[in-house]
Amino acid sequence: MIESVTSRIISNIRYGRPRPNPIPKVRIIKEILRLYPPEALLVPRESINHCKINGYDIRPKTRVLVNAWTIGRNPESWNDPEKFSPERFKYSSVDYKGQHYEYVPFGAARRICPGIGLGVAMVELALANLLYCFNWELPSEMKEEAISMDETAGIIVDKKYDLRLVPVKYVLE
Ligand code: HEM
Repeated sequence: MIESVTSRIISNIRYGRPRPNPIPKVRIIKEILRLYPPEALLVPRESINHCKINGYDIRPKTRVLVNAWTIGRNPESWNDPEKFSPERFKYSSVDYKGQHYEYVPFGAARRICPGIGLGVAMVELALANLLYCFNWELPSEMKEEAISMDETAGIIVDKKYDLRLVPVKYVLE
């Protein structure tokens, strides 16, 4: 108890208050990972004991695949799940560290991704540089509606069609 009060005070001194959670760029990355988790099917598991889930009998030694893609779009957990809306994380404590089973882009439990910190930092760095250094435009013949968000099917998910954009160097006047 004392420890948690102390750490709250320290974090208030560090970051000021009130502070929405988390900062906007992280919300965008969280929302991308909710809708498009690169590893759509987590590392396969094998059940040890017999159990029943949603009326289905899962016998011992059954290979279980957890679908992170579907979990992130479950309407029972998410309002308007197909909508890209980073704001949904503004006042929500749901994060990807494996404690919230409605959101598992890095998995959960013993096999959770050990590279979360590095992975998020790399995405943030790449995205920040792309947005800081360039304005991005569509090729002249292309309409916005033509951008396809279709994905390939499989354990690792990729864009089905490449995103073609024209970088225009951004120069501060
Ligand atoms: C945005 C980037 C990344 C995403 C979305 C991601 C996602 C995942 C997921 C979903 C799993 C399976 C977890 C489970 O089944 O519970 C996993 C496992 C793993 N990831 Fe990542 N990962 C990322 C970056 C990284 C990086 C940068 C590293 C290493 C530097 C890394 C190393 C690993 C390893 C070693 C495992 C296997 C863990 C095990 O099976 O015990 N990942 N990752």
